[in-house]
Amino acid sequence: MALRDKQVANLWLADELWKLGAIQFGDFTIGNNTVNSPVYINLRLLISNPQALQRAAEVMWNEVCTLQSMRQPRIQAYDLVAGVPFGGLHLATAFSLRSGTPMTYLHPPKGGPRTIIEGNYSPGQTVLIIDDLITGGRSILHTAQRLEEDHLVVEDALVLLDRQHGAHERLKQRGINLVSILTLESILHYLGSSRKISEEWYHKSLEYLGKPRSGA
Ligand SMILES: O=P(O)(O)OC[C@H]1O[C@H](OP(=O)(O)OP(=O)(O)O)[C@H](O)[C@@H]1O
Ligand SMILES: O=C(O)c1cc(=O)[nH]c(=O)[nH]1
Repeated sequence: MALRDKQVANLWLADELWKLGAIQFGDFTIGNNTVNSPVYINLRLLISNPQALQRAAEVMWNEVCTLQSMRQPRIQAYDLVAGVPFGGLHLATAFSLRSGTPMTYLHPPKGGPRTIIEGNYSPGQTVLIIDDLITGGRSILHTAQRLEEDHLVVEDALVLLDRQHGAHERLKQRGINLVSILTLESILHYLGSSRKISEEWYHKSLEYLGKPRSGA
């Protein structure tokens, strides 16, 4: 399936997030990357709809299987998944249950100087990092660095949503391939064309993304 078709096939998720109240419009500044963003997406709200969370994990699992089965696999074999706290934990857990892959996650230092890697692992194992969304890529890069310090290998990262803030390229420069299920642009097109948001918010958000106006 072509990338655009995949994004369209996954728009049920945008609809679900809309129903959950997870997509908000206003003026949001979160950290260094999301500055005066007209749109904010709270994917943590997926825990309020277990069926949607399960379906999201199924879509992620199917995507991974499809990319692995290609003649030139676009995602490497992995031994473990690592959820990025907190937003990535429920997705990584759901993915772990669906795929039968053991899970790890980074736990902040408990009195000691170092972040702890929770879960069993052995040096040389490959880890697929899972997060709910990616903006600038700092969280995933930090996770990869800590895993690599303990001689784990990170080839790929999987997120539900790419906010299209240059993280794809940033991860690539570090040798990590980013796979996303939805882009912010595809969500905006869906909300605009189904008249769920006003033209004003639609255009403002696309402008913020630096994308040409189209669709709605
Ligand atoms: O690509 P980045 O620029 O790192 O941004 C994305 C990260 O930001 C959010 O987490 P946040 O740090 O808000 O913490 P939370 O998951 O605990 O809410 C999100 O869950 C990602 O982990
Ligand atoms: O950039 C972020 O940190 C961020 C953006 C967003 O839309 N939602 C979120 O939870 N975090």
